[in-house]
Amino acid sequence: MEENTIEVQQHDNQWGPNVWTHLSTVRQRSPLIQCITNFVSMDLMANTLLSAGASPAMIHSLEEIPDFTPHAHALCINVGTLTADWLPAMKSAAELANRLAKPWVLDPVAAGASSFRLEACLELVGLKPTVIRGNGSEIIALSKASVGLTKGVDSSHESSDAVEAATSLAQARGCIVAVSGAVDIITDGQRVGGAQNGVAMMQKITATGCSVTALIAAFVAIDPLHAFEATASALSIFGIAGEIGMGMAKGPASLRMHLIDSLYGLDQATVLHRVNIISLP
Ligand SMILES: Nc1ncnc2c1ncn2[C@@H]1O[C@H](COP(=O)(O)OP(=O)(O)O)[C@@H](O)[C@H]1O
Ligand SMILES: Cc1ncsc1CCOP(=O)(O)O
Ligand SMILES: [Mg+2]
Repeated sequence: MEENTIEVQQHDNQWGPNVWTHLSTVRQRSPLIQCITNFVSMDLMANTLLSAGASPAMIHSLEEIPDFTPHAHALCINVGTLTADWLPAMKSAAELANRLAKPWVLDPVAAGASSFRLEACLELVGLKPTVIRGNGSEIIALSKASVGLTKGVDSSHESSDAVEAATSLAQARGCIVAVSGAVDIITDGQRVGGAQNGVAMMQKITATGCSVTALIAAFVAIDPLHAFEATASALSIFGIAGEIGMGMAKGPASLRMHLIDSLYGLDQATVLHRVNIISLP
């Protein structure tokens, strides 16, 4: 994989070409993505990355991090099935990624479900993720450092409820924050974008959130200097794959299959036609 960044256009009407450039660059360079993730998501996450053209590796033992993490182009850390013995590996990988200037992305699954989980997420946030992607409740819980504001791994908030929390979290931590939902919100603390692709049925497949976080890691891997654009692009692409997949699906199980097939088969004309990203006030 070439290590250079890619050229992106900053104007709203250039989102289509931007998104396509990100996807085609992932396909060309096939970045290696180290995923330290929960047991529920491993399969869908790895298949999402493969279908997008990236190379997933679910390698999480503390002993392997010094040898393996330096070879990864980005790291994805997800606390979904967290226990105390996973934390040292997560922290060690995040610290090493920082030392080597590699992007890393945090998925704070169910951040507000328990004090243990919230504390762990806050410790990880302190290790300077490039991007944090969660649902509305997770981002509000993290931003307010408050337990109880979530329905387990599912959100009890709309993404639009979390815009202020996302913006202040991004400002406080100097990272990109993305909130998934009917409209995916992306902010660097100044700019706020909305990716309006996707279908509601995606919430009925477990680990779609985890998988789009890993996809963000792949997109940021090939364009670390434009993490805002890379994050919006990944969310839009995953949403478009969901929209096309939904056209063939009968329910969540077949959507899961068609989403992966659609992601694999996306072409330039379809991406340019379907990308729906806007600037929010
Ligand atoms: N109401 C919706 N309409 C369209 N897409 C949605 C909707 N809800 C969630 N999604 C999409 O589903 C994926 C998972 O998001 P979400 O369910 O919010 O994450 P999580 O599983 O972490 O709670 C994202 O790509 C998001 O854009
Ligand atoms: C159900 C569940 N329980 C612990 S992690 C997990 C998967 C959550 O995946 P997502 O956040 O993508 O819905
Ligand atoms: Mg989630």
